[in-house]
Formats: sequence, structure tokens, C-alpha cells
Amino acid sequence: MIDIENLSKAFGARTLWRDVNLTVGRGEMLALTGPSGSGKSTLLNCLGLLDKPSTGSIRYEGKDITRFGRGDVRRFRRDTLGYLFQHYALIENATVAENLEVVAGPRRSARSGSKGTDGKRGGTAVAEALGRVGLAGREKERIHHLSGGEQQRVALARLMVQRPALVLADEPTGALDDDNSTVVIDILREMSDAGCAVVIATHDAGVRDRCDAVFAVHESSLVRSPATAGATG
Ligand SMILES: Nc1ncnc2c1ncn2[C@@H]1O[C@H](COP(=O)(O)OP(=O)(O)OP(=O)(O)O)[C@@H](O)[C@H]1O
Repeated sequence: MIDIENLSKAFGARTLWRDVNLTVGRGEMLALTGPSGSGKSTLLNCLGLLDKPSTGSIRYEGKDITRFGRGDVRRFRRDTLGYLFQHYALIENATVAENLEVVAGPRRSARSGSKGTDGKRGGTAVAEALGRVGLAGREKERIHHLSGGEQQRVALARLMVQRPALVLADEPTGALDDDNSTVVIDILREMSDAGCAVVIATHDAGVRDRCDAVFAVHESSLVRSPATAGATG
């Protein structure tokens, strides 16, 4: 589904990584690891069209998304991508429910190509998703009144409602205790098992253990961790 070819990224004279080649298929959940500052978030940002690689291509179903114009970028973000990032991209002044309803309305599903207007896309889906992340009944609270970990779980609930084809998660368990970390990783795993491709930048060994493959940024290259030799990539 995603084919990264010969990707490199430099900021000025400093090359973060080069010659990155990676394929992420439907239903695969991959971990990106590596030391702090090695460029994991930057790689996710390139996949999420928040940053541009210096060279190389990122193909999604054959199309090089690094060459998308503004309209295609907007559609790709809306229809295909789901972000679980440190700054969560939630609407701060809106309520929990409003943040989820933004993605629950009638819209085209990138995976099925059909209108996603079944009954689950409305209030029921919102309530179910909030229940799964331990925030049942919190619909009317404003985002800026929630803790960092609660906001992260709202962002996860939004992904459950949105059901994107590709999820990019940057340290998704970083602000969470063990129980909530387990909830997050269980849900990401379920989304992946349902056909979503999931790429997670993480330092958390518990997250890495649940992934199909682990890749590390090491000396400016992306290398596959031998511990996951059974997986593809
Ligand atoms: N826009 C930018 N301009 C210049 N340097 C940048 C820019 N964005 C990131 N960097 C640098 O690129 C390096 C990699 O940052 P990145 O956040 O991708 O690392 P990371 O592996 O995700 O780190 P961590 O594990 O600490 O989150 C850092 O040294 C950072 O300062």
C-alpha cells in the first residue's frame, strides 16, 4: 500500500537518514525505533505530508504522494490518513464529541470507496469509541480541560470513528500509564487486524513487541530489527 523508495532527509548539512526503502502493507503494524533525535518523527511527518523528504518517493497505491498539490494533500489527509501525534491535532476549544463528530459525518471511505454513512458513523460510534478508551460520558467536556493522556485517548477514539486506511502514531503511549498504554496498543492492533496500515514511532518495548516488524534508524540508515525476522518489509 505504501512504498517508500530511496528516501532521504537532511536539515542543512545534517542528514537524518538516507536510502530508506520500506513497504507497509494493509494490515501491517510497524514500529520505528532509534535514538532520540535520529529522525523517527521526521519520517512520520514525511509519510503524513507534514514535511517533505529531500530525495526519493513515497507511493500510496502507486501515486507519489510527495508530489501531491494542495488539493490532493487535503484529500489524502481527510480520506486516508489518521494521526496520533504528540500534539494530537484536536480542536482545543471544541468539546470531546465535536472533535469526534468532525470525522463521523457522511464522507467517502478511502478503503471501501463507499459512502461511510452507516449508523455506526454517528452518535453511536462516538459513544462506543469513547467507552473503549475509558472516556464514556465525557462528550460535553472541552478538550483544553482534559489531561494530556486524556487528549491522546480522545485522538485515538477519533481514529476509531474515522477508520483511516493509514495510521501514523508518534509515541502513542508516551503520556499514558500501563493500563491506558495497553488500551491504546490493543486498539491500534485491532485497527491493523481490520486492514489498516499502522506505523508507530516509539521507544516503548511493550509497543514494539506487539508490532509485526521493527525498524530502527541507525547511523542514518533504516535497518530492520532481527527480532522480527518473520515479518515483511
Ligand atoms: N524543521 C527542522 N529544522 C531543522 N532541524 C529539524 C527540524 N525538524 C527536526 N529537526 C531536527 O531533526 C532531528 C530529528 O528530529 P526528530 O523529532 O525526527 O527525532 P526523533 O527520532 O523523533 O526524536 P525523539 O525520539 O526525541 O522524539 C532533531 O535533531 C531535530 O532537532
